[in-house]
Amino acid sequence: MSEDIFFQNIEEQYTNKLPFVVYSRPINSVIKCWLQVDDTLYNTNNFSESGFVFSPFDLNRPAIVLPQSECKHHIFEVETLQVEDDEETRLPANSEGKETHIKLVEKGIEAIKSNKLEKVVLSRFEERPVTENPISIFKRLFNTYKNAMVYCWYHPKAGLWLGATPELLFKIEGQQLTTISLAGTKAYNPNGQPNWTEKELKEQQIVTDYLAQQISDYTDTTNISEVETIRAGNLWHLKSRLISRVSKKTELKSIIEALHPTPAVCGFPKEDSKQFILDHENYNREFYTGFLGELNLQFSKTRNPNRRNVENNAYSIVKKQSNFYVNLRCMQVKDNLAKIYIGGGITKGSVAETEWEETQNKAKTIGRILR
Ligand SMILES: C=C(O[C@@H]1C=C(C(=O)O)C=C[C@H]1O)C(=O)O
Repeated sequence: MSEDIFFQNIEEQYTNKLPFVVYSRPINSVIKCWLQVDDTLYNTNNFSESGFVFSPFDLNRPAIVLPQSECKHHIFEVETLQVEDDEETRLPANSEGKETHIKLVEKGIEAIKSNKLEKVVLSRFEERPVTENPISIFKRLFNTYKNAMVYCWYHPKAGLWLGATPELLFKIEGQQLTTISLAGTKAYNPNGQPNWTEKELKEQQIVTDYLAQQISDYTDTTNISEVETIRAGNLWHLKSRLISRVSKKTELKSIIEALHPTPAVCGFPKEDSKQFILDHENYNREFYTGFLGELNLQFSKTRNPNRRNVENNAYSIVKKQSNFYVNLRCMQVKDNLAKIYIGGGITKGSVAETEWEETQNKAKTIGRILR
């Protein structure tokens, strides 16, 4: 399928107010789209369907699925998409909401100092005008962020979201579970690696330990990689990878509930930090810091070709796979306004002013591709 036809199909879908998602997973040049045939809103409670899931931060609210059986699917491979790309609009740093955010962060630090919490992730949103078609924004996101899951998701009954997230919530292929601990943020500097301080290393370690503990009921021993520095757009983060095998009887929903929301987007302990967010942030995160991705898709795996028993090699085993990304570096577009969502982890050593600056840096990830 040609690039023009691929995107024409999506544009028509959008004009006809029908649900769709177009996305590309990190480090590959494959773009997939799912076009739902009607505008039914399908919710999922137990995550047992096959489809593409879009889940809010608060799992007490319904997650939405574009069911595989109700969608047309197209795939397309390309390095760089054609999109008009005149001068980058460098919007001046926006100080609106600074006072409110600083007060919120100070409240968080206070709660941590009085031992109510160990870490809490606090966020806000910024609004920017958009005049452009969302498909063009998606194209620019794809061209700009190769290390991210970039997507544009639309449902006429739930809204339009776009993002470029660096963070895998988890993926599960057959029984193999992979999850990632990502935390710590510094502004990217082309002249060298960042100097991480105790604060950031500790923050990331909290996330790693917590994830390992959360999955321990469902898995055998977990293999944890060394901490590495990764780049996500104009930022550095600390990352490690956790790999394990889940027991056969484990349901996907149990893994979701064990891992979502992670301390990287909510805090620690989970229930207390989540309550702090719901009580104090003063706005609804909706799908920001929720998760999205392929749900229970079947794939076939050929048996090891080095095996002696050649007859058995004729088999290929059909397994299910899911891969979910945390909805970060994202925005919601409504009535020519983009709502950009940004947050950061607060711990005992946090400084409110620095946390404010961190959210400003994060806003640039999405902000710089808007025209
Ligand atoms: C909450 C966000 O990011 C999360 C918080 C981070 C931090 O506190 O340093 C880093 C990566 C993300 O896990 C966001 O980008 O909005």
